[in-house]
Amino acid sequence: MDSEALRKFSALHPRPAGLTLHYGTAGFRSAAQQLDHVVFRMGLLAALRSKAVTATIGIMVTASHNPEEDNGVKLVDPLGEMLHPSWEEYATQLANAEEQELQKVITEICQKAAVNLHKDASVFIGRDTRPSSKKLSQSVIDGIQVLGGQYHDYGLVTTPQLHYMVCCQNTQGQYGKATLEGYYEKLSKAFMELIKQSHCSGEFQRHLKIDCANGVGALKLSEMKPYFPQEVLIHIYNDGTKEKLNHLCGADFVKVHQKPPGGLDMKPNERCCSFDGDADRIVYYYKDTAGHFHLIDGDKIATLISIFLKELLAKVKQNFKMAVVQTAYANGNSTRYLQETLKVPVHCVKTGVKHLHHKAQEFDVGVYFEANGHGTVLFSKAAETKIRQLVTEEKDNEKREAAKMLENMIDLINQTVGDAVSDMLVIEAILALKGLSVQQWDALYTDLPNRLLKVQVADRRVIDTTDAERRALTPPGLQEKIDALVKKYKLSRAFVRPSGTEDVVRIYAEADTQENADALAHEVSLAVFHLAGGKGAPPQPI
Ligand SMILES: CC(=O)N[C@H]1[C@@H](OP(=O)(O)O)O[C@H](CO)[C@@H](O)[C@@H]1O
Ligand SMILES: [Mg+2]
Repeated sequence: MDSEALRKFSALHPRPAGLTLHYGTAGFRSAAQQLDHVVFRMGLLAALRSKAVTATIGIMVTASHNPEEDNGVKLVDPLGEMLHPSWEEYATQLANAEEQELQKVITEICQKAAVNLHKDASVFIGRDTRPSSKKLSQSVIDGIQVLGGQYHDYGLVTTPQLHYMVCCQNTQGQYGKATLEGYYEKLSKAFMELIKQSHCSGEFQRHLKIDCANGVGALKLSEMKPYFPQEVLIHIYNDGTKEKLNHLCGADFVKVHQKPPGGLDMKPNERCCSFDGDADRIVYYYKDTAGHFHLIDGDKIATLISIFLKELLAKVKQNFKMAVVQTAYANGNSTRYLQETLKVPVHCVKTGVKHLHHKAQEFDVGVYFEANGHGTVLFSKAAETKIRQLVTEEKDNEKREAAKMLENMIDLINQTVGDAVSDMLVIEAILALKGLSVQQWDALYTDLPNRLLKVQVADRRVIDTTDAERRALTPPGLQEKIDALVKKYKLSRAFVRPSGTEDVVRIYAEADTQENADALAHEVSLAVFHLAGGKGAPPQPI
């Protein structure tokens, strides 16, 4: 380690006194001006991780759906997965180390994680469109170079595109070509092959309005447009030329407020969708002829994909094990529909993509989605190999055609992480193949009315949870209080958990009517405020 270079460069990226940050659900998130030292040090950590696993590591500068003034950084592991949990602690230690202790902390990490500093390091970098992202990614480069690492800066890319690049690189191109063209070509080819099998294709044009949250998704979708077939007409809104990132638009806004984004004019029954700021989430929606807004969230996306895959899996007759993975935020009626009507096993895990991804890896076909629209499908290596073999060798027409559709699904879906662009194409293909309208899709089941709230407390870590975050262990008395409140309503459920990305406690409630869901959520938020050290004024009724 070049101690002199480390000293010199860390002085250029000083840590504000007294600032402590944690590597949370989605890496570090904070006000952009607090992050320069963090991203520099994450450049160091990415180089260390690369040396430790002898593979290319990704590093993405983004704060996703959070306000434009915020920013964040997260690391991507060799196959495009989230950073291994054992390294999150190193990330936190490195980010919070005093400047003069930096070298010591690095040495400690090297010892604990058996890192050989003499090895090469290779890091891929990406960033979103936030004004602060460019400078922060320069600081990432400083960190990588101090430890003698090589880097490739992809500049503006969606988060899932960076995950894809890392996976391509580390599989020596087996997953695809590690370029933007490679990504566009792979997805568009699979998409066109899929809709070729649709009877409707060519007969009508498919219109889709997309709210890009004024983020990087707009740029990348525009780049991809020439690769789309003529039948697919995508119309991009909130492309970042006029308004602020994520402001009154984007997938998170639409999901949380359960209303359409600004900047997109919706005619009755038009199919629309929203990406979030870094294009790793998507939700669909439409307005009916009476003017009512209908949200089609991650749960309903998972349901549509599961129906489609289950039918194909039945046709190929391979006894593949399929399951859906959700979190506690999944709408109760989605879980019921999947288990009782579709008869697919459902598993509930803790919030955060890494937990869903990890669980989904246990199955031949693991569909995972967060209610907020982040999700994908994972195919086991064995299932993928078998499917590709059936495509070339199977004599039975129906079986071979089904295998071919599955093969195209494997290529269309970004298996490294949830990807708004890829998910959108998967959904459009399924709707075309099944001849489903957005209303028919929506009508699969009716969401239970629900409400998501947040409360500020002095220290959100006083809330400890269990049972995939569905029950609170501490502070004492809180869970008993929630249980009593839930009993007052029909079809009700509520839980609270500390957010991993914001300094808040989140409250979720659902019940038979919107009024009851709102009332329950409010009562639970008061309980949190009083029992978990609420800050400021008590929460007001909705
Ligand atoms: C209720 C909710 O939507 N929580 C989100 C949010 O996490 P929190 O830990 O709840 O802040 O951001 C995560 C990262 O994007 C995402 O994985 C998760 O689903
Ligand atoms: Mg995001």
